[in-house]
Amino acid sequence: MPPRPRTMSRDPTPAVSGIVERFAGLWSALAGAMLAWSMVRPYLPRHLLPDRLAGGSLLRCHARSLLAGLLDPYLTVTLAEYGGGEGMRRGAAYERAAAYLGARCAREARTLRSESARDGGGRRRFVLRVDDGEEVADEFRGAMVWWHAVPAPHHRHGGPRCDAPGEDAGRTYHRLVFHQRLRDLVVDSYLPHVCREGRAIMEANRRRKLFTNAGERYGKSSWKHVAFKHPSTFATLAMDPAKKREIMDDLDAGRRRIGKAWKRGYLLYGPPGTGKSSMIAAMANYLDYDIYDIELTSVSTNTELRRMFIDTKGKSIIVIEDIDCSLDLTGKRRSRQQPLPGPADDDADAPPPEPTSIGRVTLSGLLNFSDGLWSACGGERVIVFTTNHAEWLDPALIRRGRMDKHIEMSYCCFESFRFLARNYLALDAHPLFDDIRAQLQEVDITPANVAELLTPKRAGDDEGSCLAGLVEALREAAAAAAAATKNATSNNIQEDGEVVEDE
Ligand SMILES: Nc1ncnc2c1ncn2[C@@H]1O[C@H](COP(=O)(O)OP(=O)(O)OP(=O)(O)O)[C@@H](O)[C@H]1O
Ligand SMILES: [Mg+2]
Repeated sequence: MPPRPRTMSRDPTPAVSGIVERFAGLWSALAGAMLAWSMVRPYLPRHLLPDRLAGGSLLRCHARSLLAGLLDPYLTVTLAEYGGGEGMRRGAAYERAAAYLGARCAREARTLRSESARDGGGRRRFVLRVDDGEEVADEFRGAMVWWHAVPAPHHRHGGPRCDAPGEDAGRTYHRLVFHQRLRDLVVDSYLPHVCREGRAIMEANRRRKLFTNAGERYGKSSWKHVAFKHPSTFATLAMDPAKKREIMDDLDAGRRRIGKAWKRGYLLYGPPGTGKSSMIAAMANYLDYDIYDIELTSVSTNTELRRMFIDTKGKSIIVIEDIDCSLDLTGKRRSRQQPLPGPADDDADAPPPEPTSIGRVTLSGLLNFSDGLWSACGGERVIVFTTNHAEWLDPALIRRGRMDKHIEMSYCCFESFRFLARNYLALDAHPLFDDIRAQLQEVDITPANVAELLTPKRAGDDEGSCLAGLVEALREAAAAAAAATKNATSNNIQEDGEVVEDE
């Protein structure tokens, strides 16, 4: 490794004396020129001098930078952890440089910090970062540059000086030092290279996150997050294979638009337990995206909703579950705690329940959220609304273009059952399959129920007992449905025995 540049050590004594000797002649010439200039300048007519030169500032400025260049030919670029117009977010350039340095220069650093991350296969591993205060050298196209991790200033009580006045309080920096003759190389090629490589490393080490705005808030960010670990994938999702393929192709089409902002909107609708949330998780796992799960009842204003959106990062799925529970067409909202009618008392023809609490996120706020901002924020995003009652939603909210795809998640058909039997019991055929096929044509049962029944629960449970349990449940459901129909019919018979037509 070549000797470290003098600016890194900030100990200029030997360097200065060498440079002073070497450039003594130049200095005296410069001093002579300045003296001559100061003598001549008062006698020159002012109007002949450009404004700045007349005041001497340009010359002084040049002289100063020439002297500085002679004394210290090294330039410094500072990448701050926070700031740089990114508000409370960690600076992207800082993060990328940190990732790059960790991967490329960590072997040279004497103190490293380890951070836990997961690789593409979900296995935990450690990522090394250059620790605060460390200096490392890097070589790029034969040129040497030096990185210095500058820790946050600490005040005397030990912790970061967050409360200290001034710009630098509580911040850490990466400082890049290089010779001034490398300026073009560093600015035009090296820094973009660091950004590119750092970004790729971050992608590879990324742990996906599930963000939510519900509950208590810490700090200024609208979002809290936990690691996102959901087992659902397209390979575990039981649904019409053609429909599944179509969704995957649609996601692929967006993903192929590398570097361009794109968004897709999906409306997932269907009864509870048909796999809407599982579909969202499968999408996130397929695309390798984060999820932002918006609890709309916790958002007080359209402005807050907008700010939350701006706070999201690219490569993410923004989800509003049960959108019919969160917002009514006039902008009044109902708490999620107040449940919708369950499947048993579910009546598709019934009007949507009256909202009981009035919030300030309006339909138009949501419409702006779902389309107006996409173009401005760039990135790659998918927005998903789920509902048990698509018919209750305002057509404006779900029109094509806003919600590009409307996907119905439906009750379990025989194909879906076979898929689940293969996944849960490793079965492709069984004598009970014919019976189950016949029953599924008569009875509505959700994939969630079927999955539950096909899961062995007690020691001694096997494929046969699980399938028998399913047959039994289907029979009971058929009997319950028949009884409900009979009840409904008898309710429509008036006391005098007349049958009242349904409207
Ligand atoms: N189509 C499906 N394929 C595979 N498993 C499913 C499917 N649908 C439901 N399940 C199983 O049922 C569980 C519940 O499903 P999920 O939460 O996705 O339903 P949902 O449609 O979101 O229901 P809700 O409307 O109540 O939110 C899942 O964890 C999964 O195990
Ligand atoms: Mg759900």
